[in-house]
Amino acid sequence: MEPKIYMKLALELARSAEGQTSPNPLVGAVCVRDNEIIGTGAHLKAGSPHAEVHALMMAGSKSVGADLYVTLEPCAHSGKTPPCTDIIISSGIRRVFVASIDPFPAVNGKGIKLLKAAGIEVITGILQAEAEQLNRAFFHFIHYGKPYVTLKAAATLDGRLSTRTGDSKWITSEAARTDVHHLRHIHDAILVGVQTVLHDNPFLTTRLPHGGKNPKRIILDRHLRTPKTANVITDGAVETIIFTHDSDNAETAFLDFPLVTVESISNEVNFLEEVLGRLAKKGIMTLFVEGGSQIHSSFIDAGLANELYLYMAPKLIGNGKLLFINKDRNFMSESESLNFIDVRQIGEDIRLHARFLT
Ligand SMILES: Nc1c(/N=C/[C@@H](O)[C@H](O)[C@H](O)COP(=O)(O)O)[nH]c(=O)[nH]c1=O
Repeated sequence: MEPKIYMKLALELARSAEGQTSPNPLVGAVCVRDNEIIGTGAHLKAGSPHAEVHALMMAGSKSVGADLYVTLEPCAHSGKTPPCTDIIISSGIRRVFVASIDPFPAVNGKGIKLLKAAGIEVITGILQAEAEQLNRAFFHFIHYGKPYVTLKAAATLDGRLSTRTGDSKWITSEAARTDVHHLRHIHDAILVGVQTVLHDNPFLTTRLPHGGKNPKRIILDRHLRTPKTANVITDGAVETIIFTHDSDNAETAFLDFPLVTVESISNEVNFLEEVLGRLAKKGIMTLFVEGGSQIHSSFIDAGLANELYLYMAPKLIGNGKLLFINKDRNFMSESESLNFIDVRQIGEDIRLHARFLT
């Protein structure tokens, strides 16, 4: 069969571990000999064996003279696991098909060079666009040293987040909200502004029928107004980090809550840039920004938003709180235009998924 078929399977295997591998990329591998699939594998968790190792272990001695399809260039460095290039070479693989090149400095073409030097034929670029789309967050994280930021908002058809009285529970239906919880599950961290904490007292946890990972909770709270009684403080479900300008009280404000840390950021620096830099240093590769509208606007304004999920309910509220309010200026520059990635109906609502052209 043609290489694309096997690479498509490798991409599906890679995608199956979404939300588990951070800060590593999603990688899938398929070993094929005489058109028979003799091994498959996916990288499941940072520090665990890479996809190629799983596939070659399954293939065993049949790997001699076989082909290996891998969605990302095999690693050439000893990270938490030995270099995949060594394992591939010693397994007697004849040809390696690669979808995307790894931008990670220690790899970036080195893996391919080593395989070729060992006499292995390497064919690159098979389903490259799909592979790069799958690991867009990883490539962004490596390239810019910042988390990949996805905004999520829910509104009525007339762009209202809530009614005049501020009631927003619930604008979208149960099916849409469950879809949101899947997005929480695959993100490393979730961020809201203190206004959302004060108004909705959210848990920001992942509550799916079959469980799911809780993203770390990030609260932007310049004047440290988060109440000690807030769910994100008291529920002990997952770590909560509060970023504030209030350096006087940062150290002591939540001493009684071991899962809560407060980090102060001086007024002078660009608050959001600094928050993203610190989150990257904590290994947070993907950030899910649930709002509210001022927070969304500040990310868009700063050109720091990479994607947007907008859930729209078939309702009209009339006067009420608007989406993306940006009192300072209009979003007119190029950086605020987007490309739709996917538009679909979910229950009674629609979900618009778009990428910012920053
Ligand atoms: N009002 C709505 C939302 N509202 C989103 C935020 O305002 C809520 O505070 C947050 O989702 C609550 O988080 P929780 O406590 O973990 O459930 N989000 C949605 O998708 N649809 C809505 O209709």
